[in-house]
This record gives sequence, structure tokens and C-alpha cells, in this order.
Amino acid sequence: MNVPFRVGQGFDVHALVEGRPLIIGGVTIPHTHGLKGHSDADVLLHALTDAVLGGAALGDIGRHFPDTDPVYAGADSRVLLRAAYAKVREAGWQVVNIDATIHAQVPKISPHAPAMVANIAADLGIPESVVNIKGKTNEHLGFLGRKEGIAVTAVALLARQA
Ligand SMILES: Nc1ccn([C@@H]2O[C@H](COP(=O)(O)O)[C@@H](O)[C@H]2O)c(=O)n1
Ligand SMILES: C[C@@]1(CO)OP(=O)(O)OP(=O)(O)OC[C@H]1O
Repeated sequence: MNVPFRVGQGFDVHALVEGRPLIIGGVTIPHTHGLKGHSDADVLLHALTDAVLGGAALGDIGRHFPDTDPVYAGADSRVLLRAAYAKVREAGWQVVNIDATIHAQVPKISPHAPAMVANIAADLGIPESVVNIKGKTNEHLGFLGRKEGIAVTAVALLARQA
């Protein structure tokens, strides 16, 4: 079907542990705990990578960058996002806008959101005005509310390149 727009959705979750830096949206946030993962565990960029890959029907982050591959141990997720988006562009799609929610009981996201927006806009080559990042607590409910992890939900609208 030759439609001009496609939507992609992404989700990711990582455990909060001691002894790791907390990196979200490429921003290192001072905090007592960090996110556990094979890569830098940037939960926002992983959900976003899945959203842009999903919109282009290109599978998911694990298919392109397997967590069993030692090449990606400690990987910078900004590099992975850029590489995934290059594949999306090669498939003929470009991002129109992005919206994501970081489900975190702590820390407060809003002071860091502008820096995350700047990183994502730079990595995708799109204006900051089309990137929206927001934080939400889990009202102390469940594993997110107990500060055992952070989750992200993201959507991306893609348009066919001219
Ligand atoms: N990690 C977070 C959580 C929330 N915020 C901001 O606070 C507002 C209220 O959040 P509730 O979960 O209590 O509804 C939310 O709209 C955000 O502006 C945040 O920045 N970081
Ligand atoms: C990023 C990758 C690859 O190193 O690993 P993790 O950092 O563990 O992240 P996750 O979101 O669990 O899976 C995606 C993997 O491709």
C-alpha cells in the first residue's frame, strides 16, 4: 500500500541497579542508581529506536543489534539510534515527529528533557520542535513505583521521503 505516512511504537524497560551511570536520552543524570543492560542501557533511545524501526516495518533493535553480540557491550545507544535511522532512511522514510513518556518514579525528568530533545534531534537530523519528551511517576505502584526500573513508551510518525 503506497500511503504517505506510517506510525511506529516502541517500549523498553531496564532495571535500576547500584554502580551504573544513569543515561537517558544520551544525558547522564546524577543519581544513586543506573540502568542495567548489555549496552549503556539508554531506555529512552532503545524505545525510540524501536519506534522508528517499527514505523518502517524493519523489525526491532534486538534484530539489528543483538544483545548476545559482544560488539554492543557498553555500546553508546546514540550510535545505535543513528545506525537504525540510517536504515529507515534507506527504506525511504523520515521522521515527522516523536513523542515519548519516561515512566520513572525517580529521578525528575523535566530538568533534563531539553538536553534529551537536543540529542535526539541532532541524531535524527530533525528540528527540536518535533521532539517531545516527558516524565511520569508510577504513583508508587508496582516495580516502577518501587524504583526497581524505568520504562519508556514512544511513538514516531514517519513520512515517505519526497
Ligand atoms: N520522573 C518524573 C515524573 C514526573 N515528572 C513531572 O511531574 C509531573 C507529574 O507527574 P505525576 O506522575 O505525579 O503525574 C509530570 O507531568 C512531569 O511534568 C517528571 O518530570 N519526571
Ligand atoms: C541494546 C541492546 C544491544 O546491546 O542491548 P541492551 O542494552 O541489553 O538493551 P535491550 O533494550 O534490552 O535490548 C536491545 C539490544 O539490542
